[in-house]
Amino acid sequence: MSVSELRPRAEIEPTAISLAAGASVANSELRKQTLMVVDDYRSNLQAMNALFEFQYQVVLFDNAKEALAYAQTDVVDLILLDLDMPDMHGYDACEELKSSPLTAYIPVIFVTASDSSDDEARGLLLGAVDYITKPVNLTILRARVRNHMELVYYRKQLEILSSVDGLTGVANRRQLDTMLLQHFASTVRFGHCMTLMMIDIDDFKPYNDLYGHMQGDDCLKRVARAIQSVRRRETDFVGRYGGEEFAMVLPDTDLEGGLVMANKLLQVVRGLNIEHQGASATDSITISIGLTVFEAKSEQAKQQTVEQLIECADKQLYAAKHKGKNRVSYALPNQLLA
Ligand SMILES: Nc1nc2c(ncn2[C@@H]2O[C@H](COP(=O)(O)OP(=O)(O)OP(=O)(O)O)[C@@H](O)[C@H]2O)c(=O)[nH]1
Repeated sequence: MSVSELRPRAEIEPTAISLAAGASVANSELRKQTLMVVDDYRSNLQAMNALFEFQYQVVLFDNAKEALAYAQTDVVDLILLDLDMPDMHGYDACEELKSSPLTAYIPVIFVTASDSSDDEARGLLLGAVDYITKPVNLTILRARVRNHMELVYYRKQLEILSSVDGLTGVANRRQLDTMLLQHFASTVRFGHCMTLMMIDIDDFKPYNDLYGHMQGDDCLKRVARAIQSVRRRETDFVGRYGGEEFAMVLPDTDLEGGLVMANKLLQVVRGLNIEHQGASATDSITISIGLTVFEAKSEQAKQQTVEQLIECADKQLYAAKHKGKNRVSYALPNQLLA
């Protein structure tokens, strides 16, 4: 029996997050936090569901294997895990959770009939955040779940804050570097291609000089939003490379597709019609783009590095500036390396 037999997920309306009575949390997440309960006794699952269903999205499993599979594929914020289950011991389930990068960070609370301190020590050493013995004091259980859910919430907020550029709202340089490396590695692994664009606002120094830094900041925000709006796929990625320079990573995108996107970017930024009397190319804000495509089609191509890719896009950005700005210039990295 899995959760769907007890309480189909579809019945649960997503609402603003509510950690617990009294906890005040901004409506920045549009879903309830998800609590997974794993226990082979149906009556225990029903009791837990009744206790938590108003605060959390509760998913119930009467066996560890199904629960582990679910945790790999969907968002789970906290797990209440029984120790003695017929298909798998709770310790083994916890170990499996901790060994997968997708589930290692999910806090686990053991809820068990065993009050042995050795068992408790073992559970905590395996990485569980808490150990609660049955019969359960419901007030204590609810309080502990609330406390851990709060920690989960704040950890996630920190993750978001540490990966977003404060001014423009797009990914910051750190996150951009991470995503670029990840996409590069998966492009190499699967022998695909990817497009990288370095995007720079034209004549931004004179813009700041003419209109002031505050308006300069506002311009950066609007351009960042416009660049984001061109993203087509979930995997397309925009980050602030530094100053008035952005980068866009388009996985599984060849030169033809990359150029379509680049021209859209030029158009959409031009379409903002941000007046710029000091611009050299037009009388409004424009961007220049250096574009390169990495094709991991041969063993030789796979020897290339992210740094070479960035260098190639950067050189093309300079070329676009040199040719008069408000345009895209492109080259494949091996054309430069040859
Ligand atoms: N307002 C604002 N300006 C910034 C920010 N980061 C960088 N800049 C400014 O962006 C300007 C970049 O100037 P340059 O690198 O000389 O480039 P440019 O004037 O755009 O010239 P081209 O790139 O050749 O078109 C500098 O004046 C920076 O101070 C920021 O966060 N806010």
